[in-house]
Amino acid sequence: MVLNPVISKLSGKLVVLASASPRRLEILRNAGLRFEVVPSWFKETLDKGLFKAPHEYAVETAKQKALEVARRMPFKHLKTPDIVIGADTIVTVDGMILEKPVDKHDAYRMLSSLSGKEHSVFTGVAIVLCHEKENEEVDYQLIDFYEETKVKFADLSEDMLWEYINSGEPMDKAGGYGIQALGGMLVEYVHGDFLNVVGFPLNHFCKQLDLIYNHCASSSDQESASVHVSHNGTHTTSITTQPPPNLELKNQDLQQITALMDGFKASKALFTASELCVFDLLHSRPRLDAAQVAQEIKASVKGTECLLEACVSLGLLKSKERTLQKPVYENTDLAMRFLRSDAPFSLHGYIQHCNNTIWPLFSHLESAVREGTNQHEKAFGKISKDVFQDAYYNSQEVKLRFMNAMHSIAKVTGKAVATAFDLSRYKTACDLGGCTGAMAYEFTKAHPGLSVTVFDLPAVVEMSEHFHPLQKDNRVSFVAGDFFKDELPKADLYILARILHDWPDEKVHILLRKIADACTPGCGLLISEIFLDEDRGAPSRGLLQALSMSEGKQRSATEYSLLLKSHGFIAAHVRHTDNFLDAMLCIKV
Ligand SMILES: Cc1cn([C@@H]2O[C@H](COP(=O)(O)OP(=O)(O)OP(=O)(O)O)[C@@H](O)[C@H]2O)c(=O)[nH]c1=O
Repeated sequence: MVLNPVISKLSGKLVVLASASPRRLEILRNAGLRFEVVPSWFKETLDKGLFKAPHEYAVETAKQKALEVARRMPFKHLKTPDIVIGADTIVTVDGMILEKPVDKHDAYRMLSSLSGKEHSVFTGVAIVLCHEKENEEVDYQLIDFYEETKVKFADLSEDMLWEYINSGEPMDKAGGYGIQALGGMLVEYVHGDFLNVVGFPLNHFCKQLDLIYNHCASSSDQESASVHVSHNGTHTTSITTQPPPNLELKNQDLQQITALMDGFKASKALFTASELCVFDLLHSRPRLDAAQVAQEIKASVKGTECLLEACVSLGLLKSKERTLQKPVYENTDLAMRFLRSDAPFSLHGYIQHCNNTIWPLFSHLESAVREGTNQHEKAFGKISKDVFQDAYYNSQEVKLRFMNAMHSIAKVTGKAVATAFDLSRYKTACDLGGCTGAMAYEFTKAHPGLSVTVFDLPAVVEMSEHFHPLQKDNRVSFVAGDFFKDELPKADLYILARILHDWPDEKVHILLRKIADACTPGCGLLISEIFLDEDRGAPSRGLLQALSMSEGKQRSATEYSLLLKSHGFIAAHVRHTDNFLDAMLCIKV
């Protein structure tokens, strides 16, 4: 009898376990699965810094292990498997990822960091389904998942630690322990799947098989939920299996859809209130009623009333009822911090840019999607080959608005980017396309030994003094030039904040080549962008921005690091800041 009917669905198929772990072999054998073992040759050397969360690292490693075997077998073993299973187990504690110790001292370092604490064990699993095509090519479908188990260790004395290390058990095990053997004595509790700690989350695996074989009606159904990725010329399909569609009407789902349908109305209400200076007015004169606000902003009472009420519902304003009188309005804390035009972190400038530039572009989104071109001509009546030169910097008004937008974003995000890394080794920096210098000022504020040159187009630099802070810092200076054409100022750190996404790879290569030529070994290059997740599934902020971009493209941290690598930069660290922009520090080798 087979407890889990899906295991029997695999009989007759060539199932391969791409793992040398004796524990994984045992867990799967004990479950009644019949398979061959072909250990993966994939070296576990992915850059951990490139992953937002530790489980993503484990899943990616599992994928690479399984794919390596799936691709090797037709050539080296002269047979194509039906299914390849790969897994990777890691232990995480205090933000560190622990894999197998390299020697006894490494085991000591790992075990002492686990002593007396709760930690997580993640196993990432990849299932590769191989479909041979008529032309002998193979289609790979990839399903991946992970499981987390929490484990708490007792306090470990030095004697205990060394006795355990000298037993030899830690050496081939993630985190330096084996919960299934002597290491079990170190454990106070386990929350979650025990076998996941041992190396394979059997229960979750069976549920995934069930989804694949019992719920996905046909492989074409699976394909419809798929994301296509191309690896070294072979065709890889990465799919996320989904439970059968739920046709029940759930209010929560309805709310999600409604929020999406109404999203543009909310944006436009915010833009309009901001454009009409409602937040500034209610800051200088709080507690006005709708008629008073209408009079000040020179609008109709009826329209103003609707706008104010909508802003209350969006959490931007508060209304106070007065007995027998009309309600009065005041800013919420959110409006005070971000919507007043004179607030330190004001987004007023960016909101105006959204309203006047991004909004018209998005109203032509359908044509943009159909044609795959920028819609400046339809939206603004003029063709723009270079969006900066032709559109943003052509008229004084548009230029100022664009600079205001960049200024407000840089002020909100600057500190998070400037403090993302230890930059104490650098004395001079050059912020390429640094616009008003707001980001540069954040860098000098955060790093007392650093001077920053802002390099931007002459049209920008001539206006930049309008934006200087009251207390000028003479460590920030400005140089006018075009970073694609002119010589770059010398510096030991170059900053590219919100620049590369605007350009296609060819242009990015031109710019990176110029920076690489200006750099000596050891020089730094700090990139700040929205980094897409490796599967390009999020964040939607980045993906939505791409819809109105002209020639540029949004990239993941790995994509950026590959571009940089081709110019002799290695990605040293990546920080996902939770602010507008993420950051990556690269070093010239
Ligand atoms: C926490 C813990 C881990 N392990 C073993 O640790 C290895 C992890 O390393 P991996 O890189 O995921 O696998 P591998 O052993 O190198 O094999 P491979 O799949 O070929 O990479 C696996 O063995 C697991 O069982 C235990 O046996 N017991 C435990 O309590």
